[in-house]
Amino acid sequence: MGEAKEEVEELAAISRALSLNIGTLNKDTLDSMMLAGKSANKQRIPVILDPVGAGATAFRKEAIQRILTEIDISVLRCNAGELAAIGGVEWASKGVDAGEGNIDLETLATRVAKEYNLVVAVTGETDIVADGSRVEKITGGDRMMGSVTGMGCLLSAVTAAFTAVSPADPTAAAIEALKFYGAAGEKAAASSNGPGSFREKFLDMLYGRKIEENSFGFEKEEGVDVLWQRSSRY
Ligand SMILES: Nc1ncnc2c1ncn2[C@@H]1O[C@H](COP(=O)(O)OP(=O)(O)O)[C@@H](O)[C@H]1O
Ligand SMILES: Cc1ncsc1CCOP(=O)(O)O
Repeated sequence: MGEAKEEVEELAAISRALSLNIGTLNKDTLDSMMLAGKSANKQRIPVILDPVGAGATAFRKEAIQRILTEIDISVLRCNAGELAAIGGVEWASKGVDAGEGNIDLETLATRVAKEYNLVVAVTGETDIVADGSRVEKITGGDRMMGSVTGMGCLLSAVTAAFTAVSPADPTAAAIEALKFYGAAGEKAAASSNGPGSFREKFLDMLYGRKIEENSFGFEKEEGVDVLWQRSSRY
């Protein structure tokens, strides 16, 4: 939520996870992200990176390289086009959209995970989580999720909340976040008529949905409201 360089270090220090998102990148916000990321690393708070439009411009490519090199990232949450840009492979993508290409995403995700020592959560019709030694595929969700701008950014924030309550196991956190998010998308799509009503129903679903999987240390009755309470220190 913060981008002023005067406060981001403090904000990061009172949080339990930091989500860096380069959607509206400029030189000042990049400097602020570097400060926030380093503060989070110092406090051992997990950092989630959403490299929005990573391959779209030289500025974004350089920014992502700088962030990945200087900040310890726990989870890189991206789409296929962004992963291809980070991995330096050919991909036909324009702006923030995933685009199209012909690469083995599991192999690429594993390579990027190893190279930067982080968990890759690459999303699309099928999501892939790779941490360098293990790869998990997550299906589900609904194609409507690809029709609403900001769904990836919101997912990165939700992934940060899951990682906040499981900082020692970001792989499990990313997997559970994706399952949770996809299930919410399916439910919302079942009762919506298009992207407009889907968006509204999806937010309600995120708020009210119970976390059904119990592999993550939650009680069955706990919902996302509890997750948020646990993920904010104050
Ligand atoms: N065709 C699809 N079918 C099912 N789920 C999808 C589809 N497209 C995107 N999603 C879901 O939407 C969410 C956002 O992913 P994505 O659209 O890849 O992000 P981004 O906005 O960064 O491109 C993820 O949970 C993903 O699983
Ligand atoms: C329009 C916009 N503003 C900030 S990021 C962004 C686009 C990326 O959003 P997403 O990839 O989540 O659809």
